[in-house]
Amino acid sequence: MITLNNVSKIYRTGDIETRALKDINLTIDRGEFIVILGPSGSGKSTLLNVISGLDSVTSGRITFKGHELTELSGEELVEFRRDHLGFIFQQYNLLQVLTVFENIQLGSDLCRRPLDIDELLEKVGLSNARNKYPHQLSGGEQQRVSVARSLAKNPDVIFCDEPTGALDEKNSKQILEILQELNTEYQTTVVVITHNLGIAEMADKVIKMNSGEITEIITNKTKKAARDISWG
Ligand SMILES: Nc1ncnc2c1ncn2[C@@H]1O[C@H](COP(=O)(O)OP(=O)(O)OP(=O)(O)O)[C@@H](O)[C@H]1O
Repeated sequence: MITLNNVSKIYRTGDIETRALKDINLTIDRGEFIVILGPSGSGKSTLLNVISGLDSVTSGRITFKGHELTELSGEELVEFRRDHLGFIFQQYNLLQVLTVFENIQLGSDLCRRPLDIDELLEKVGLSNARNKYPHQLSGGEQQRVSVARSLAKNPDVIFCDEPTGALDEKNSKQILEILQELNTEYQTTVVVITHNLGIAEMADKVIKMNSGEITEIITNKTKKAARDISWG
């Protein structure tokens, strides 16, 4: 579904050049649960940004369902992201003046095939918090709202950058369980960036990065349920 051919990304700041991605080749299939591991600065976020069209490549090609992303205009990329991709970050990025329901609704606005918001609220266990505001929720609950918001548009791929970075084990596993369910139920492709080795036990494929390169791709023979992964 997503293919990267010889993708490189160089950042230039003044005289300094940083080769954030070096000649990356990678295929991500529909319905895969992918975990990207690597030390700080190894290029994980850059990889996510170029795959999702948030940032341009310096050289190489990226195709999504046969369409060449690297040829799209800025406007086409915005449309592409809106129609196909969901994002979850460590920060919940909720709008404080909107209720839980309204925050999730924001995710489905303008999209072609939105999911039912009350159904999503039930899925993330927040039906009772429908009319609350973000400041009335715990961190874990806020992250579940942001997961529901990114799912509302029924994306083909959901990109998660340290989605549980700010949460304790119990809340993290709740979030991971939702992602896992979504992956099996709807065949949504899930790509998770993390420092947490335990999360790799849930993956179909683990991609290890170092210094802008993919150093290893491991295919897990068996996957663990979110609640059974090791932690800490
Ligand atoms: N906008 C930018 N301008 C210049 N250099 C950048 C920019 N974004 C990232 N870099 C550099 O590219 C390299 C890869 O960064 P990246 O954020 O992709 O790493 P990462 O693996 O996601 O790190 P972390 O785990 O700390 O988030 C780093 O050396 C970083 O300093």
